[in-house]
Amino acid sequence: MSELVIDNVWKEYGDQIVLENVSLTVASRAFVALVGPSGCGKSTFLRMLLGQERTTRGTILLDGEPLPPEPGPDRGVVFQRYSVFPHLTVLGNVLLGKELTAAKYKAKLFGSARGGAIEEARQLIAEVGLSGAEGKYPAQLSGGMQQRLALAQALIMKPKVLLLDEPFGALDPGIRAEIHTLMKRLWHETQMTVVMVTHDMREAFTLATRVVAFERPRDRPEEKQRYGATITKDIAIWPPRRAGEPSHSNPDRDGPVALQGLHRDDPSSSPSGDK
Ligand SMILES: Nc1ncnc2c1ncn2[C@@H]1O[C@H](COP(=O)(O)OP(=O)(O)OP(=O)(O)O)[C@@H](O)[C@H]1O
Repeated sequence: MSELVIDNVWKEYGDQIVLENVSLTVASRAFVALVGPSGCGKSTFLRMLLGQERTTRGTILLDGEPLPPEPGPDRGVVFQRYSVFPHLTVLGNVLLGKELTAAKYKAKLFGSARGGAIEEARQLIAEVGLSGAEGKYPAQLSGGMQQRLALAQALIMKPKVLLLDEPFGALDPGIRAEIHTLMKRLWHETQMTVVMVTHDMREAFTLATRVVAFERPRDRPEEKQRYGATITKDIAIWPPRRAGEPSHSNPDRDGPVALQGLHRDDPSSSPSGDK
């Protein structure tokens, strides 16, 4: 399970109220797109889900427990840029999370544990379409390949929640459509809940089960410091999309999604609703 409950969350920086009274329940395995004008606090909200920022007021629960105050393996993240480490190869980037958690002080795995992790990393690299590039460095990859790598890097830790901050915003439209298809397949095949910030409404409606808009209800210059943004729209996509049930008869805009059998943590679990 991976349900998020955000209850009456506020975020202030000094005198500036960025977010006020944000409440949202995100069901396990939902895919929520966050949209809204520039500067309204979408990334700040995502950083609070990640544990990089604290709420000023209110609570965030993951599966009924308060979110750990720091980023952890239960939450993966992909940013528009700089998610991957330039001095590590593709394989090194995907292995890193495993190495850091398994061997905190040396950041290295040995023997069969290393062999197993390498095998898992190679499989994931293949899943995101980067087979053959294991020994390359990020600078030798295109933008689309780097974002595929960033997804693999986040997914190897099997996060409960995947947080995406405009991950495809810098890609050309053709590459973006390809990576949308990949993203949908990964969402269908894993157990994770996804929360994605995007400026692109088409992307939001192509990928998400639900589109949530943040806005400042009052936006006069003299009010900017005193009132924050909050959720003003919450749209469930129709017909409903459900994790694990790609639609073949009515494929989503970027193309049909074929399941390829990525790691399923909990084969016994049945797909849940979207909201
Ligand atoms: N660490 C910080 N200290 C002070 N103010 C901050 C900090 N981080 C963000 N802010 C302010 O919070 C507000 C919201 O910023 P945020 O980046 O979350 O908005 P956004 O909706 O993601 O914008 P964009 O769509 O342009 O990326 C902005 O006014 C920003 O200046």
